[in-house]
Amino acid sequence: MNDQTTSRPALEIIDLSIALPNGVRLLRDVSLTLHPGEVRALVGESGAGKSMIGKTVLGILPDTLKRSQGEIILEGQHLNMMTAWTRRQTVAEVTALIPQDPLTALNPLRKIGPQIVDPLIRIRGWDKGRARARALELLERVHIRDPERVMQSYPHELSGGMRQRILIAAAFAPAPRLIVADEPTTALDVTVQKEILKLIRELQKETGTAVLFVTHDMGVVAKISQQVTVLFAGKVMEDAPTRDIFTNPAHPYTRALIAATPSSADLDRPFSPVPPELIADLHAQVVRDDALWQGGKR
Ligand SMILES: Nc1ncnc2c1ncn2[C@@H]1O[C@H](COP(=O)(O)OP(=O)(O)OP(=O)(O)O)[C@@H](O)[C@H]1O
Repeated sequence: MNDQTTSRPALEIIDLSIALPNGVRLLRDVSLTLHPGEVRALVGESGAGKSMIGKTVLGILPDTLKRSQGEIILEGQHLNMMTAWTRRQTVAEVTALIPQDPLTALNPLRKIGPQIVDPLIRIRGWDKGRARARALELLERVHIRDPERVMQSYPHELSGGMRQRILIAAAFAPAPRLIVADEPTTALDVTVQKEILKLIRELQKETGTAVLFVTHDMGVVAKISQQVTVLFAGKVMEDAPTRDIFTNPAHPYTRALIAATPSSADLDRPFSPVPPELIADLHAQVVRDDALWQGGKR
């Protein structure tokens, strides 16, 4: 029997809607399930709500955006039934983030070492020696040469690719069970992107960590994920295994996204932007959905 179907999900999101104070929804009844050991890609164009889903799970949404409706369940624990303190503890215990921009994610005024070691002491309660040894182990694992020296460096002394490796090491160091990777390769040049993707995939496989992988790139989806949630305007268009998404996409928007992705394997295949008529149709649908949603709330 397949473990993934029998194990408790690492994450369940059920009918999540996030609205602005004026009632406009940014997420629209989003549901998804992520099992241990699985990578689920969240894919869609800019503004589709991919990062917002990750931020909601991590509890780092800005105060202006309240969670209007829905459930977030982390390893069977209902986050919205917890006090703010317990929720923060639970999220810190279970999850980690690999952010998009390694420069802004690292504190420029602090050396690398403490930026990896301190959270291990704080979150895992390890002593300094154990936390330091774990940081060095992970830095070596992400192919950082001379990790002792790098621990003594400041972020600006390192390349973008090195900084992203360091953030991958920092994310995996406390052995989280769920990682949110928010476009972790977007800020990097193409060759570095490939290396970073490979590294995340290797570490994820070795550790069996569940990963929610935010990307706008169908090429990245194909390389990294087993499951895909396709989003448009905060609404799920399609949720399917990655191989089905590419061999037999069910939704016209998924087909359009695939058609809009240049193929490195087939340079002669023409690619075309998502047709404006389709975008207009989908927008009209979400506006209708929102009217019903508002009606239902009253
Ligand atoms: N703090 C905020 N206040 C109001 N609207 C916001 C806020 N943050 C994001 N939004 C809006 O929510 C929607 C979803 O944003 P989100 O950042 O999740 O999109 P995304 O799919 O991750 O896009 P991108 O690939 O550009 O990062 C967008 O329309 C965005 O403008």
